Amino acid sequence: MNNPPKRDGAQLSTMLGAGQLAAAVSALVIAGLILLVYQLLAQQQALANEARVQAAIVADNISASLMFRDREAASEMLRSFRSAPVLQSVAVYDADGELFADYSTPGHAPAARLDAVAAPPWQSLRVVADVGYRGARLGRVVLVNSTIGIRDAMVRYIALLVLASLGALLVAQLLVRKTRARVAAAERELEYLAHTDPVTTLINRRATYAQLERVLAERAAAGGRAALLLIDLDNFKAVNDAAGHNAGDELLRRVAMELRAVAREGDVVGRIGGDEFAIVTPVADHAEARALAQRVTEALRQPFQIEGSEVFATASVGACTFPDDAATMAQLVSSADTALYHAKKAGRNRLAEFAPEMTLHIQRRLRLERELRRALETGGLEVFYQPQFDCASERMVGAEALLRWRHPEHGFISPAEFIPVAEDSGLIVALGQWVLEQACREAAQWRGLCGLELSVAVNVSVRQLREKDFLDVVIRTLEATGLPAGQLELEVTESVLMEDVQSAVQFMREARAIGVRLSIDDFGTGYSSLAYLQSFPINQLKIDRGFIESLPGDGTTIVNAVISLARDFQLSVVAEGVENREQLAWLQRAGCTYAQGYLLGKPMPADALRQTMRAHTVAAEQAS
Ligand SMILES: Nc1nc2c(ncn2[C@@H]2O[C@H](COP(=O)(O)O[C@H]3[C@@H](O)[C@H](n4cnc5c(=O)[nH]c(N)nc54)O[C@@H]3COP(=O)(O)O)[C@@H](O)[C@H]2O)c(=O)[nH]1
Repeated sequence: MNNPPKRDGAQLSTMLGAGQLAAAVSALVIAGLILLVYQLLAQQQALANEARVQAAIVADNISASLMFRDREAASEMLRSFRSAPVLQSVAVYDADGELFADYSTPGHAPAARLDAVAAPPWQSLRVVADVGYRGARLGRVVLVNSTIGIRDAMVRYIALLVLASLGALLVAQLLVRKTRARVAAAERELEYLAHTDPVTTLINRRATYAQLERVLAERAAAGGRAALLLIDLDNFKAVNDAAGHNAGDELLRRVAMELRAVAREGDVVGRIGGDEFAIVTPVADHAEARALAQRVTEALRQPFQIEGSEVFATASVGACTFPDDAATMAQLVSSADTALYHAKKAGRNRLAEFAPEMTLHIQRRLRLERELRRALETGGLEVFYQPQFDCASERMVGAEALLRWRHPEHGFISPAEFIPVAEDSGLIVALGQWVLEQACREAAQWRGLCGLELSVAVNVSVRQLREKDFLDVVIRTLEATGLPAGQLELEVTESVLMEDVQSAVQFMREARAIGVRLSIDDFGTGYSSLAYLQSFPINQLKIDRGFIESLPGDGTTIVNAVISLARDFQLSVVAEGVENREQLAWLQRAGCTYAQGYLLGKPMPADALRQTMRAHTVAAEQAS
């Protein structure tokens, strides 16, 4: 069933071959007829010319005999034509129209009378010439030539033409057969390519959906069920980016082999997108569909050996069953897609079975996206700022810009809820740009307010990093707002960095080159690979608040390790989520560089932060 469905391509090539043959025969017949007519006319013309010359010779040589009525000499002269090959008869008449002398080749009748009707052209050719002397007509010569030579020549010519045509047709037929074979082979190739994914040799998206339609029709007719599994690789992009396209292709081939091995004989297995696969299979119930989906996730959890390295592809699988989860093919695909989306959102490397509530969830996300877009356009968003402090001196050093959305009906909506929606829809690019501009404009005024060069930290999403012109956006924003590059800090989460290492590193190098500071957010929660710290041109690590929460208890080992690692790499460290004095005291003792949290200041509107800054400056001045 995985073989692409065959269509009889021979039909087209047969028609093409027959058409070519008919065209060749017609062309030969027409060309033959034209040549024949031309040849006939040419032969007749030549014979007529020859007869006219002969008649003129007779007329010139017979005039004296006619004048002196010397019949003997005239007959003698006419007999000299006995060796003329096509002559039938020649006769000379005097001025009164009386026969004066004649000659006929054996077997032919005497010369025709002067006034005789000419025979049809395929029998003989008759010419009449005047015999004259000094302008007076002495008589006439009638000469009849046989056309049998033309007939013979034409028969030979036709035979030659037929032979040549048959030869040409034979060659044409051979060529047509060869062409037909080539066309049929090309059609088969096209057919194969139209239905097959060239990398994995599985059927492609179009063929998979065609097979899905067929399976659903069969199951509907039989009153049975069918399962559709959509399988999306979790780490394909990372493998492609890190190990190159050949390794990526190899991974796809290995995954395809695994899926073929897991699926049963007759199941449809196709590659429907870059790293998306589908399996369609008849099932008795949900349990059977679930069991197959579990086998798929299990199989893809195993590492693959690719180009000498171990690669973990892992997959998210969305499963649904026909007709229980959807009555039509389009609905079934949409349900499986919804389930897949949930599998991914739930943390990937897992299976999600479709449930009707999932659709409601997606509808809410879509509504949220629409409303968020409107909020951005109509000024419904605001940037809050959470102050950051130097741990040792407890002086304010800057603030983190945090987006806020007060929904007209639902009130405050957490960025933790709407930022992922904005990321999924791509709206994060416009949102992020807006936040960057607001934050830079605001921070550019802080020096005038408190005389300090406070920096502003802005969160950056992976979608922004992937934008080709993101660095230009940053440069333009700094220029437009007048904020020095050294006072802007871009925060990129650890997991985001690992999603697209190449774009991230390239952007970071360029951003560092213009003086912008870079910080890794939520450090310790992502890839947990410390090796890449060397390759990322960063300035700072921000310890996730989950670790700070458990200070001075369980978190101490990890926070100590991060602080000492940062020291080795000459990076500063920000502890986020500092909520009590005990945590701050511990961080101060451990040598943490900066602290941020509810203890020191909650995220607040720009006005409130300015007041805090002023108060802070006054307090610092009084203390010194
Ligand atoms: N790409 C962008 N992401 C953004 C932007 N604005 C916010 N975000 C991200 O949304 C997530 C949630 O943010 P938020 O609800 O604002 O939470 C931040 C702080 O309010 C919270 N915080 C700070 N101190 C404390 C504390 O002491 N206790 C406590 N319970 N929470 C605290 O932590 C969040 C700080 O986030 P971050 O430093 O970025 O990790 C969050 O992931 C934001 O990044 C945006 O404009 N763009």
